[in-house]
Amino acid sequence: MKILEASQLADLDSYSCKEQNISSWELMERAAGLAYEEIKTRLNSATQQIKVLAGPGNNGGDGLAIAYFLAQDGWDVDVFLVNFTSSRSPDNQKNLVRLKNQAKSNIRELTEDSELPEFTSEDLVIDAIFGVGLNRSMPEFVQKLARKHNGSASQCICIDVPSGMYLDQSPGEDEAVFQSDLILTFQTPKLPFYLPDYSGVVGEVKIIDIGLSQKRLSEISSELNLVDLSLAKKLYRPRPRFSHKGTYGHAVLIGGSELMLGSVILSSKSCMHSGVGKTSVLMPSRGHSALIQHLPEAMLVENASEDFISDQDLGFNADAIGIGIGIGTSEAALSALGAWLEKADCPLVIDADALNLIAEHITLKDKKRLRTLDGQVPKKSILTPHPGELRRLVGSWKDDFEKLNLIKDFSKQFDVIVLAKDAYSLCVYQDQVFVNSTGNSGMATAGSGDVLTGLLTGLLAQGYSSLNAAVLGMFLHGLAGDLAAEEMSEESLTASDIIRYFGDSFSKLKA
Ligand SMILES: NC(=O)C1=CN([C@@H]2O[C@H](COP(=O)(O)OP(=O)(O)OC[C@H]3O[C@@H](n4cnc5c(N)ncnc54)[C@H](O)[C@@H]3O)[C@@H](O)[C@H]2O)[C@@H](O)CC1
Ligand SMILES: [K+]
Repeated sequence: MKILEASQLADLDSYSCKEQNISSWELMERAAGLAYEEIKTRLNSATQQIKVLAGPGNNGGDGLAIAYFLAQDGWDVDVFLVNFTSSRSPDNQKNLVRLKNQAKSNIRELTEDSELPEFTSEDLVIDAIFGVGLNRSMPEFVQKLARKHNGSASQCICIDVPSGMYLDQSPGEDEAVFQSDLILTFQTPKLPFYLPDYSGVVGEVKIIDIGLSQKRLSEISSELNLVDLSLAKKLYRPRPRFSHKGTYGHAVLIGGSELMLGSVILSSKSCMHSGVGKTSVLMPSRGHSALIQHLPEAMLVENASEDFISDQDLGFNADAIGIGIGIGTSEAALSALGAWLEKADCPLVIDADALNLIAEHITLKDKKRLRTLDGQVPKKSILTPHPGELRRLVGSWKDDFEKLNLIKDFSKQFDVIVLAKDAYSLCVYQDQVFVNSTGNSGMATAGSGDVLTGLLTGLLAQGYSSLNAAVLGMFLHGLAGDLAAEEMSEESLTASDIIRYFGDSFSKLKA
């Protein structure tokens, strides 16, 4: 699903009106009507107090229409006109006149001199002050209103976006944003919903299809996408009936060190469950018997060292290699990693300590092998850093938007795919950004990343392009975690459980 910027949304909006031969007011009426239908299902008792906060723009216009529908259906509505300017958008004005003529709700004006309303636990607040048009700090009294609301126990439904949210920047340290219980957003998801900087204000998100032009939507180029089931289905490649294990590639997992052997076993197991033809494992030899016990389907590559990975020749051509899980940061691991980066002639999935070693040696001019990623890591490899590893790789950022730019620059500089793991993971290749919609906090558990690495390596070996493997793998991994959590709760979820739900995840792609 495309994620659009404010200017693209405005374009889509006006194109749709022309295409459907409707006025902007009629579109607003449709959007507000659909939002009202959703709000109605959430109203819990006749005693609920509804407070609509309406700005003077089109977001406020939505709010005034919703207030009208509520009052029409007999709900008790207080409307607060948040008048930080004396002008009003024409559609807002039209809805205000209709609301006044209806004479069923209490309408009050709020300006910077007004006393601000109280909010109680009985209140349902409908926030329609600013939508996607916010382009500078909200006026001080509106921020005070937001802080007062956020400090109360009232419920809040935000229309389109929480007022105070920017589509293209994080809020300043002192800037207030309305905290939402529910966001009813129109037509397309908005990027900040998925970024940690806004995590404190984003509640449940419901995307309302308001019937904007699909033709125009498909024409608008967007480098930002939310990865949902329909996008994942497009990436998925069904297996041909006439095929054999050679059809699905040979994956190799390279990982483990003296005290970290379980991680590579987990990763190999995940790889084996990804649909791959064969999985070979290069790991410290002290772990060999454990691997065969846990995963008899895997094949072992001889390894000279008991405790560390080596650069032992495979004796066959690998279709994809996953490297880094549990290797530690010893000299032995560093030297083996350097050798693998140099000799691998297939794309790699690079994770965990391999990322730390790379980050450390990007700048160390005296080390020859890992001096720079450029020309060392095979192009189109997938790097899967968690936030700490990411910081070591790309440097510090002041907010999520700067982080995204740093990742894009890094991806362009080294021609690699960066899968930045987070609550909503971001998969970035050059200027293309894929935001994951699956996953839950139960997956913040040891081994979850190892499972992802195994899955990505398996998909790569099957011939998915690096970007498609990364995007599809990210989605499937989160989906498996969601399905597992549904059955067993987020709390008790372990990384092994995620693998057990791969089957159900793949089935969703085929449904
Ligand atoms: N895009 C769509 O498809 C639709 C959009 N609609 C609504 O229209 C909204 C966008 O409306 P608008 O473009 O009128 O924008 P807003 O209603 O978000 O803001 C109103 C205006 O305030 C001004 N402004 C921005 N920041 C300010 C600040 N800090 N202090 C003072 N003034 C400031 C801007 O000129 C802005 O246009 C959407 O969020 C949505 O709620 C819906 O009515 C119908 C369909
Ligand atoms: K709003």
